[in-house]
Amino acid sequence: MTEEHSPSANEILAHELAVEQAHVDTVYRYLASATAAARNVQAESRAKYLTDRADWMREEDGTALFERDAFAYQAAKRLAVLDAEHEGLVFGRLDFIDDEDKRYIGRLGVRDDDYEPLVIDWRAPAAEAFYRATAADPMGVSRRRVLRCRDDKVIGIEDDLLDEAGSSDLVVIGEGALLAALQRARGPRMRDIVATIQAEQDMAIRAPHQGVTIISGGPGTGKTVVALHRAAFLLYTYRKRMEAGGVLVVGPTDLFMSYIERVLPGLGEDSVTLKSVGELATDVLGFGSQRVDEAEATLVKGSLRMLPVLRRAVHEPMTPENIRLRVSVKGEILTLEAPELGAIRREVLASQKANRARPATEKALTDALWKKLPTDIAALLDLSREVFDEIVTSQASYAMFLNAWWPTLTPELVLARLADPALLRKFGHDVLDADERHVLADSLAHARGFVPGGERQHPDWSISDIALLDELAAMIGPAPIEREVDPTLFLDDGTEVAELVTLADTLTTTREIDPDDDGVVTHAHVLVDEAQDITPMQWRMLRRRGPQASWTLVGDPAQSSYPSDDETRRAMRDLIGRGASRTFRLSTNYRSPAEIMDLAGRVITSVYPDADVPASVRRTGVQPELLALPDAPRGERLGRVLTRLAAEVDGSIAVICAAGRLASVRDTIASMPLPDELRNRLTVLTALQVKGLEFDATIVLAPDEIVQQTAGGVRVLYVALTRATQRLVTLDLTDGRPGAWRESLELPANGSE
Ligand SMILES: Nc1ncnc2c1ncn2[C@@H]1O[C@H](COP(=O)(O)OP(=O)(O)OP(=O)(O)O)[C@@H](O)[C@H]1O
Repeated sequence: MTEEHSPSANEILAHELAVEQAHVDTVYRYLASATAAARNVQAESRAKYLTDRADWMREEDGTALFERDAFAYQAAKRLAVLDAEHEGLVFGRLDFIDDEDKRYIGRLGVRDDDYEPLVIDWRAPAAEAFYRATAADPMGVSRRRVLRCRDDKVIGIEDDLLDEAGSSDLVVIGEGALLAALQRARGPRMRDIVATIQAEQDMAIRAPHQGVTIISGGPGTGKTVVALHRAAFLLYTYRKRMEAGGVLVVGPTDLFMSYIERVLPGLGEDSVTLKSVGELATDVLGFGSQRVDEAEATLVKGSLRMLPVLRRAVHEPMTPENIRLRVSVKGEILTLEAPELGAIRREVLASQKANRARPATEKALTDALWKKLPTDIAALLDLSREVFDEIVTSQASYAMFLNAWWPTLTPELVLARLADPALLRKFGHDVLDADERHVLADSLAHARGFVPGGERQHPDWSISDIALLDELAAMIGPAPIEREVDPTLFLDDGTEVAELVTLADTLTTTREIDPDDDGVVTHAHVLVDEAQDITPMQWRMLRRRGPQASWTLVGDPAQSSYPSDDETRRAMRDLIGRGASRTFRLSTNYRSPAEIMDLAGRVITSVYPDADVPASVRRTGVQPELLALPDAPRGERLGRVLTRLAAEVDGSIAVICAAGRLASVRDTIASMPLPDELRNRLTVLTALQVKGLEFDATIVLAPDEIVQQTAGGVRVLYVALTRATQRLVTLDLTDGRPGAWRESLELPANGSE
């Protein structure tokens, strides 16, 4: 009697891995030969098809061939940028209830020689069921399988059985791809989630491009990662429009941009522009900033009340108030007094930008001077208007006046004027109160006395200044292209020549300036992450980058570091206008375990009861540690906490503190005897810098200081508390007592350091 051998779990797994490996091998083999062949074939076949189409092939065959070659080229291009380090090309498989067929899902689509799909691009409609099917609504799917690959090797399988009744013969492996993905330690770069996108996230990713799409949700709900997958989806689905017009992704800091920069290449896309909000205006200004202002200054500079202040700073001449223009025409002295000059200025600037308005200004000045000349004297002098203008404009005093009264402006020159408290009072007395003016002038003190082209190339502008400078650039227009005044030239032999025109001169002088072209680079779709932090002035800067764009706005008001809700909402409404808009809310936190989210949720709802606190998808069984350190010696104790955390978690560790404490904490840690292995995993950052980032363990140092030193207050502390994927420790530096942030929560210290 032979005993029937029932395979062990390991044998089943090995068999399934082998089956999947065989398919993955086919995909790579096909892709390699197809892309190699495409390089040679494409040019040849197209030429042949065009010249010899009658006896060579039918039109459909030709089209199919081009499509296939074009596909292979496209695939080769995208394959080259795929991030093979973590996951491979193929990551999913669907089996169907009433169908023998199976469908593989991957980062790009691959077809065989008969044009049958070997892998379907995750963004194609045929892949939708992979993300949307649930046990309640299986969409015809019996089993969803996630393949974990490293390069071209299948190393793991996770299955979801969606239709238990109809698929008893299907093998089911693993405990769920999502949890497996979430357990992995975090590195310095964000990973794509293409294999484990959840249904509510998929809806937001695949929303149509038109109008404004708003994606909201609490910390860790995948807003950022969803937004990036949405960028990839838009490029796939509307490639012509999106590639031609450009897709722009805007985030809070350069640190954040480098954290997310691998996600799109990981999905095979490298044609998206990523910019932090401080670098958004480099197209116009030629520079950016990462410097954050003090809380009060951020508030004032972000407000729309800055608009009239800036406008007045542009309109008000830099010359003394009582300046007048005096010219002599054949012995007649003609004068334009300050009020007349003021009227001319106002009239010209009502319809033109300052830097474009010099010709109109000159015309208005000579008109006004001409009117001053009594007609009988003009007749007596036999003076035509042309000759009159020539006499006036060739006078040195006139040229000097004009250069002082209507200089070429630069945004930096105008903003630097606001560092002068007297001028600021003049321009802002009715919109900013005395305290606000004081804060503003103080925060611009670094720009005092700035002259373009001088020793300092640029004052040390802050991120908030960039939006003001960009606004000014839009108000004044780009500096006109300087035209050389034609000097009369003498050749070596003394011959006088009126002009000597080189090709370069011709190009410069014949270049037409488009009146609306201020050098702003615009985009077809703009995706704004951490949108809750965009100040009203920054919204204006953003709008200029996408006047015809469709938008995706991603954010969480409860994490805002700019607290002027009303103004921000107004600025956003202006952007959204009456166009189509749709909102998606993400409700599950994939980052922080429930224990950490419970604490953070209590903190935020004690101040903002409406905060949208998400539910965590997992628990660790470990409570956050709330420690209160006696005044000294703190360094040693901090070192002990760090060493303990390093032993408890794999991956990254962050110490998060207020900006005012950053330097001293860095020094303290630098002088600690810590092993290199720990140091390499450790970062010290301010609460504003950790926006959007995550770490396996975090120490939030002196939470009270974070609340006090940022405009967002408790909302910024909420950001700091929700960065950890495994462990959170808070350290109050209030001489052994609990910090004020947890007094109202009745959270006792629960650690022993
Ligand atoms: N479907 C998913 N599968 C696997 N991991 C996911 C999924 N959704 C989100 N994550 C992970 O959860 C973490 C948080 O995502 P993300 O940073 O996009 O959230 P967020 O909403 O932008 O957070 P915050 O508002 O706090 O900045 C990331 O590590 C992300 O990769």
